[in-house]
Amino acid sequence: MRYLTSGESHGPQLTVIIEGVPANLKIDVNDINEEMFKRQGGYGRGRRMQIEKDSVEIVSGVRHGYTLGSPITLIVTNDDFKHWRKIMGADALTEEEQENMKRVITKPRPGHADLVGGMKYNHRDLRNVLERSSARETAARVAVGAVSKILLKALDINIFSRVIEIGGIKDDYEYTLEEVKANIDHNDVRCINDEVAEKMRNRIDQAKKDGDSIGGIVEVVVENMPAGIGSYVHYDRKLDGRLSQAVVSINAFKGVSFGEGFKVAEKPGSEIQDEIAYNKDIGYYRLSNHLGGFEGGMSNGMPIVINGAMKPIPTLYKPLNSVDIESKEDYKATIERSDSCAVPAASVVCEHVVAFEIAKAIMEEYQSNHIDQLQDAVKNHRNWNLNF
Ligand SMILES: Cc1cc2nc3c(=O)[nH]c(=O)nc-3n(C[C@H](O)[C@H](O)[C@H](O)COP(=O)(O)O)c2cc1C
Ligand SMILES: C=C(O[C@@H]1CC(C(=O)O)=C[C@@H](OP(=O)(O)O)[C@H]1O)C(=O)O
Repeated sequence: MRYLTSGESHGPQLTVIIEGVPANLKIDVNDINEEMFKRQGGYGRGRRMQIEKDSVEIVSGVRHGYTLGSPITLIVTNDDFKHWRKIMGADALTEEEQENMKRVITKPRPGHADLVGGMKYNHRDLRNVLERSSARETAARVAVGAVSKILLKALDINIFSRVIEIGGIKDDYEYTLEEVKANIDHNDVRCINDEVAEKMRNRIDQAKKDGDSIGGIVEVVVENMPAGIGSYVHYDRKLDGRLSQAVVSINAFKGVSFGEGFKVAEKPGSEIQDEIAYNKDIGYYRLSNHLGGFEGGMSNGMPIVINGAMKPIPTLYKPLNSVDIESKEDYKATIERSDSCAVPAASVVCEHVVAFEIAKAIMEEYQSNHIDQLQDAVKNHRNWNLNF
């Protein structure tokens, strides 16, 4: 499977083409839109998200609700475009009118792509960078992930996500997977503990009041993954490595870890390696899951547990020092309309980029043209693992 997205943040639409989804998979656009809606929301988002009504239109690859095996094209309309038509140069204007309408940006925001992107592509109007570096693109990635999740669900593989830290407020209770699943999407910060969620909301309010922004940590879990997806034989077939790339490719994500993460560096091996056991009904399993479901770049059959760390949002209402690229003088960075915290939304993005990577790895392992063939292949592999 592969995909490409296109679209500017304030352009008419985002477009994504997904290739490699097997034929005859039932796709309900409402299932995709439910995921889109989760990403759009979340406490701490700015005014843009009140304007958009993120929903997907399927324009190819699906007929009467079933995939054809041909490329699937999805479109997400930007409702805000109607306010940006002139700024985006979509209307026929004289050159002078055009120049006045551009809302040129020359004061780059520290932490955003503005300055380096301008230098790289020779854009003296940094809006030309912002339009594509914006996390608006993550709406298209969630649409891809939503299709991937439908595929994985047909194989009994479930993926879910939650927020475990915002601006230093941590939900560090140890929950069972069942507790996590029962409380997922529990509230508008996507933290399953209501008391901690309230503290997170207060922390976000404080940051907003201070003209500041905050980051946090999200967790994604993949349940019921067959053992042996990915491979130890080459660096680029190691699935934990591929998932790491995918997670850090999300805007503002600066770190990724599996299972206990960086704690593995402090603890002795006896507390970190997950001991092996066998039961004839479920096959091999581990007595713990410190390593988060990976050994040798392969899934080991335990739940895959991934954490992603998001930095604070770069645009500050109390802007930081910057330099105007025209005058080269010191100025405060440009203030753009912005979120103050997007960690809840980012947890949904993280879940969906993981869903795509998992689906891609599954399709590589069990190359199949249609869903029945794929379901048989996965079933056979699970049986093989059971009897090994
Ligand atoms: C869901 C989501 C929403 C975001 N919203 C904003 C925002 O409103 N303002 C902003 O400056 N950055 C926002 N960001 C972060 C920037 O897009 C990101 O920091 C920027 O593209 C630079 O990339 P880097 O942080 O990965 O280096 C958001 C990120 C995500 C994942
Ligand atoms: C549009 C989205 O997020 C945007 C991500 C973003 C950024 O700089 O990354 C800046 C803001 O955009 P705007 O300047 O239009 O207010 C966010 O709203 C979205 O998530 O759909």
